[in-house]
Amino acid sequence: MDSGLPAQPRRREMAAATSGAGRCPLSKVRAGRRPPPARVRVAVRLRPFVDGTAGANDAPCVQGLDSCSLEIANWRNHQETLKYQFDAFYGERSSQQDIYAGSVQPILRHLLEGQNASVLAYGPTGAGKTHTMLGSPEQPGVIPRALMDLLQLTREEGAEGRSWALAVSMSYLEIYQEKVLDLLDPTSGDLVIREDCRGNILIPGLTQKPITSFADFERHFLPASRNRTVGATRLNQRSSRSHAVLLVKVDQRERFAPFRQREGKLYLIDLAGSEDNRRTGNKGLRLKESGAINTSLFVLGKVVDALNQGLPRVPYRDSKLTRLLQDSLGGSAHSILIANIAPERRFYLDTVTALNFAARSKEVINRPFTNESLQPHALAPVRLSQKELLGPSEAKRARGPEEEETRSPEPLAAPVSASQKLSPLQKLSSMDPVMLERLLSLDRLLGSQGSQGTPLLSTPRRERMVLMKTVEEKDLEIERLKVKQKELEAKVLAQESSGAKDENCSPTMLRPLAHRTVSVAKPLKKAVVMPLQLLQEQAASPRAEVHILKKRGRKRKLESLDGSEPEEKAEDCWEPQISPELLAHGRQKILDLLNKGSARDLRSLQRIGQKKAQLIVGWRELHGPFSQVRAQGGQHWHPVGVGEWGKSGTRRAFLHLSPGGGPGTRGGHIWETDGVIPKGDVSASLLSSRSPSCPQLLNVASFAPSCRRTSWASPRASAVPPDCRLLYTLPVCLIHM
Ligand SMILES: Nc1ncnc2c1ncn2[C@@H]1O[C@H](COP(=O)(O)OP(=O)(O)OP(=O)(O)O)[C@@H](O)[C@H]1O
Repeated sequence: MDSGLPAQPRRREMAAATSGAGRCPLSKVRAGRRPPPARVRVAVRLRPFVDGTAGANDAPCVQGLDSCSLEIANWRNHQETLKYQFDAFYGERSSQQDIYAGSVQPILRHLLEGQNASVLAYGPTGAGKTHTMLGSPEQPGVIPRALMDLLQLTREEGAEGRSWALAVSMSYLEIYQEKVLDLLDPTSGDLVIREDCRGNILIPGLTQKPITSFADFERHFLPASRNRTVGATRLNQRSSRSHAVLLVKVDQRERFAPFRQREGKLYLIDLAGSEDNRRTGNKGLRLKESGAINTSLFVLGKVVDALNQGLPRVPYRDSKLTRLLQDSLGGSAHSILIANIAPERRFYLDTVTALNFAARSKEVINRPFTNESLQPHALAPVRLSQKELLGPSEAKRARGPEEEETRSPEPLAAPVSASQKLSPLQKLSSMDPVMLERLLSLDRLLGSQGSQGTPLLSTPRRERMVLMKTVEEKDLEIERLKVKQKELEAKVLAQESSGAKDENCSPTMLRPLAHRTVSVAKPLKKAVVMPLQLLQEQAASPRAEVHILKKRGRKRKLESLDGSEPEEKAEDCWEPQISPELLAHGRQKILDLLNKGSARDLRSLQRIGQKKAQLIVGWRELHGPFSQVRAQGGQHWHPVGVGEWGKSGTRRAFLHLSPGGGPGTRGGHIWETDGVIPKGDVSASLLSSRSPSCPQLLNVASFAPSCRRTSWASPRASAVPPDCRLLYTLPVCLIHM
């Protein structure tokens, strides 16, 4: 690892490299609608054999197939290879420029749209992460190239006469042993990570240095890099012992009304490498560092899994690294993960692990949005510049906000007497700032959606007058209504307090009002819930009862399958109160559909997609018609899958049960047969315990005692043995009512 940046004379060479043919049209920044969700993009870079590494004469254990895919030997079966496909694959001969231009440069333009972007280098120790991110003076990496381009871009976009003024600043930190340390100010100690109300991750107290040129950047970055913790291990002489995060902020301020501001953040992250301490030979401090690194990378894996599985809780807070990356993974950033791998056979297991992580990461979806607001002082100039609003000269609008600030507020801030009749435009200028901000936001929204309509605040004066008159009229009407409502309420209260029961006291007017007041004040105690099928059914039968859910109590008993004492759970629960006839009728209709409907018809049922519909049809052909549909809900246990795992001689059958939900529900129990079963006998072994009354449903109670139970609170895919094979899903358990 070389922590140095390209020396000054090299800069020109690099600038030439970065502005080469592969360069994206970064200067074309389009402000537009809210961008669509963006998948985390994943590139894999294979480093060449490096001098002095053992096994440099071996054949590599990984090889590229094309520009997006690669294969690696399968350690379980030497006749086979494992193939992976990514957004890009960079082989041993690829240059720093290839990686930068192919994967990093394209996302930089989002910064000028007020969006966030992040680049993460991931991989085992010694695989080339620091080389990719930082590089060497001869081969500058992603960081110097991105900074050079970004600074150039902001200079162009923020030039005099353009509508936005741009400023770039940088912060640099490391996460070392779960401590967030400011590399620009090593004395600052452990910093806290916080989240603002918009979900942005912030580190209060982190040094932020403005940079206007690459020389500026080097001036701050080079000494800070020397503060980063590195150490020698058996696998890397200069191994990063911390995760290093360079944060580059691009602030944009609009020079003209409505004086918007945008902030785009770029995270350039060189993660510490995962380490197998049997091979690194780490001891003492190195071992402790390694523990912290591996733990945070493990949490990173959990975060990616949780995002992929759509779990309600993503464990971002389980490590500082993931907390900081909350923006980048499943958050608001355009992200690119560069997984670095090594060709040597001794890295084989690390390489497979890194490739698997990379493959999982490419499923993560981010939701970038434009981080835009009004400049804090923007309301003042708009409020004050009555002349600008009233006067014919639109040219005055071209003045920058700084200029506006320096103008004397005296004539504009003059108090307006209450009796003075305000014109609509005067009203606009003296309007409540909150209201004005809403108008401006609306204006922006219309503009950003490419609305054909006339924007509110950049309309000609005459139209603005009409608009403001309408607003004024509406305001007056609202005021009138408020006064009327208050009068009526006062009358009702007066009547109640006097206890008057005089029939002559205009009861026709007061009673309904009193009734309405009570119903609004008290919260509703009933929720009307109609399952899809029943809803359709109700429409067909006008005499049907209303189906409601009634609160049953604070405690309920959970059904227990293993015969143990039912446990009580203190929580609100709701009891369905549905007409039995209608329920039976609904079930019969579903049953008919199950037995006679085509796969397409079946898809009209709740939670049945194409795959499940085909499963039901297949099941029907194999086992005959369904005889019963059971209601599902509450805390009943439902079979989700039947399968087998283990190799010949140790093969066991299992049944996966889930509480309340159907397939797709995670959690629940795996029931595994005690005895070893011969290959292929899983169906017989499990289905022999089918309920006689309902052959399509497993009789769990009779099956369970012969099984061993394992359960977990929140199982992950990896909790299931790797050679486990899910044979099929029980379709009946999919029916929800
Ligand atoms: N693409 C490459 N071309 C030439 N040399 C490389 C390449 N990638 C890495 N190297 C060299 O391999 C060695 C290890 O690389 P580097 O320090 O970047 O690994 P790392 O993944 O950052 O390791 P750690 O996680 O331990 O910090 C360095 O000497 C580096 O110069």
